[in-house]
Amino acid sequence: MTPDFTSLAEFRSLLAEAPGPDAAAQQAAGARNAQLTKPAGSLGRLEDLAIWYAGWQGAERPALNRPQVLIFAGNHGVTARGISAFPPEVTVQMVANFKVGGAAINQLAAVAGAELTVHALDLDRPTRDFCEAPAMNEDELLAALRCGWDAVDPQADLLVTGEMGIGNTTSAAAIALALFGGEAADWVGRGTGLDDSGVARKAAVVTDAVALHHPGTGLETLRCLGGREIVAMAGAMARARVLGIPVLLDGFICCAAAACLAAESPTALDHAVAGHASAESAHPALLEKLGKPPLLGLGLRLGEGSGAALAIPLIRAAIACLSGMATFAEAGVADG
Ligand SMILES: O=C(O)c1ccc[n+]([C@@H]2O[C@H](COP(=O)([O-])O)[C@@H](O)[C@H]2O)c1
Ligand SMILES: Cc1cc2nc[nH]c2cc1C
Repeated sequence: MTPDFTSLAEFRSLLAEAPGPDAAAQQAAGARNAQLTKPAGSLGRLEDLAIWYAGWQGAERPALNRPQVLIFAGNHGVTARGISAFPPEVTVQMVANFKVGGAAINQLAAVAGAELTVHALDLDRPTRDFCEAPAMNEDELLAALRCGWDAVDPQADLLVTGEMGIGNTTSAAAIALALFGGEAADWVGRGTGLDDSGVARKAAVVTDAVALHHPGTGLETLRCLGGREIVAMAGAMARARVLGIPVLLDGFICCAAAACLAAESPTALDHAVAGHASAESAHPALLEKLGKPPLLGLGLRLGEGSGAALAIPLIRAAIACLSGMATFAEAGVADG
């Protein structure tokens, strides 16, 4: 079991003191990879992925048996400002859909052989409109961090955190602007499908929000500008970091949550790889800031953990090659 936290200070120190990957296992996996029956480097990024995974699992020949997908849902007071193409009721309606297996992520998690659970956070109590006040108080921030933290299965061997929250691309854009600067327009996109005038309104909202708050830390950024589902994703990714469970990052909102952890500790995302680049216009720039090149680029802009879930089979394939291929010596193949 990982130790619990009851304060933001404890959360911060757990994150800062989280152990890194097993260097010996990573080195052994690298050495094994160099002897496998293929020209050196010919499996491209699959080789790096398998070696990265071997380090976190602590095994020269790792296995992926128990991927977990977590979906967090939250509602946002800022939706009153007309920043989404869909009404906020869709959040609770989609939670019902997730629970009966009718959403895209239900199909994608099943294809990937992943366990999926859905966690709705106080949907009848949206966060405050962050153009007027911080989205959450400290107790609310802690509660949402705990929800994410507690949702992680300590036996999982790969984690995807997904989200559902009408209005949350506005929150994610405000987080990105607060953390990385630039103009609101650099971070604002169409979300669920805003037209040009909607995007301009959304940019003005993001500008106002960031002018009101001066967060200074990753956790304070989450409190002022986040949503509960974004905070819960951060809590789950932090728990995975402490437990040494590798993470696949999803789209723009997931990466905004991850960016807040990176702002707290420079090693907070060492266990994370970007599953995909979303079609939300600022996602590639956010991935660049995180230093995380995406595995897939399929034009998805759904959220729900969908792009990351699609990358689970890629990780499986990388691991299968490292752990299952014969070496030149074993196969009696002449090396170069
Ligand atoms: O993951 C992404 O990059 C992504 C991009 C655009 C939209 N979404 C999803 O759409 C919702 C947010 O869009 P919006 O327009 O209501 O801010 C939320 O439920 C997200 O899961 C997700
Ligand atoms: C229908 C719908 C499904 C979603 N899944 C994630 N975000 C979403 C937004 C909408 C509008």
